[in-house]
Amino acid sequence: MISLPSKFPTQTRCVHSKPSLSSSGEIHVIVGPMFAGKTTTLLHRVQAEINDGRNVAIIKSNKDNRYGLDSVVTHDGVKLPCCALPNLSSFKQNFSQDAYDQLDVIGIDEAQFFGDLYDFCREVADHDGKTVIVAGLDGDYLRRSFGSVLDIIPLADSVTKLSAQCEICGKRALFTLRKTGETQTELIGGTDVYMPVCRHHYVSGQVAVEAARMVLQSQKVITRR
Ligand SMILES: Nc1ncnc2c1ncn2[C@@H]1O[C@H](COP(=O)(O)OP(=O)(O)O)[C@@H](O)[C@H]1O
Ligand SMILES: Cc1cn([C@H]2C[C@H](O)[C@@H](COP(=O)(O)O)O2)c(=O)[nH]c1=O
Repeated sequence: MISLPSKFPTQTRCVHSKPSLSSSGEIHVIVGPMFAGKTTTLLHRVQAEINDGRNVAIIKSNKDNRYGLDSVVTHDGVKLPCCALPNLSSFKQNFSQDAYDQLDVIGIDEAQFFGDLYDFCREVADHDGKTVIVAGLDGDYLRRSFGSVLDIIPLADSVTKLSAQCEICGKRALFTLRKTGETQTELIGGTDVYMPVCRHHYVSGQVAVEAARMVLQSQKVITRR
């Protein structure tokens, strides 16, 4: 059994040989709106790696504390242990060189919250020979590129774009509608704040949310007078 720090839950089923510079890494990217099954897909792929006897660590951003910090949890409640980090550059520091060398696969969830995603993925795949499986939002609630997720596509072996079901009409949903008037890019939440929508209902939903926001804002101005 490999001895890894308990702080970092890893699936250590067997000992692997030390990767050499010639061992080639891989990067697989899973994107889509909220509720599309990104975390579910990440956990399936990670579980398959574990079943193949590979040594896996899962990372998520410590910004997303919806289900606690010690597990990656899907919207259906399926979970696997993980480590929650403020940034990816702090990942290696928690391993001895030997323990790090034994790692085969690194799963990253909520990748949109990691500013150093590009450098980390390049380093661990190109130089350290690891397989990296990355899941995250490609777009924010305004459908703008979110964090560095799209930046790693040129580095990737595969890119999977998932869709959810539009909560209004049931069609394919590619976008995430924020139901509240808050305008900051990063806003942690689930069904209380967000819903997956198709193109048509994204456009009509945005108009409705924006109109509601304007009304609320004008009421605030009136009460302040
Ligand atoms: N509008 C919704 N509200 C709550 N759960 C949903 C909704 N739409 C889908 N789900 C559930 O969420 C699951 C996907 O969860 P998850 O893998 O965590 O998605 P993601 O990581 O893409 O947000 C689906 O299999 C479905 O059962
Ligand atoms: C669209 C959007 C989402 N977020 C946050 C909301 C959640 O905490 C995560 C996404 O989680 P999931 O696993 O993909 O369901 O991101 C945000 O901060 N800003 C946004 O615009």
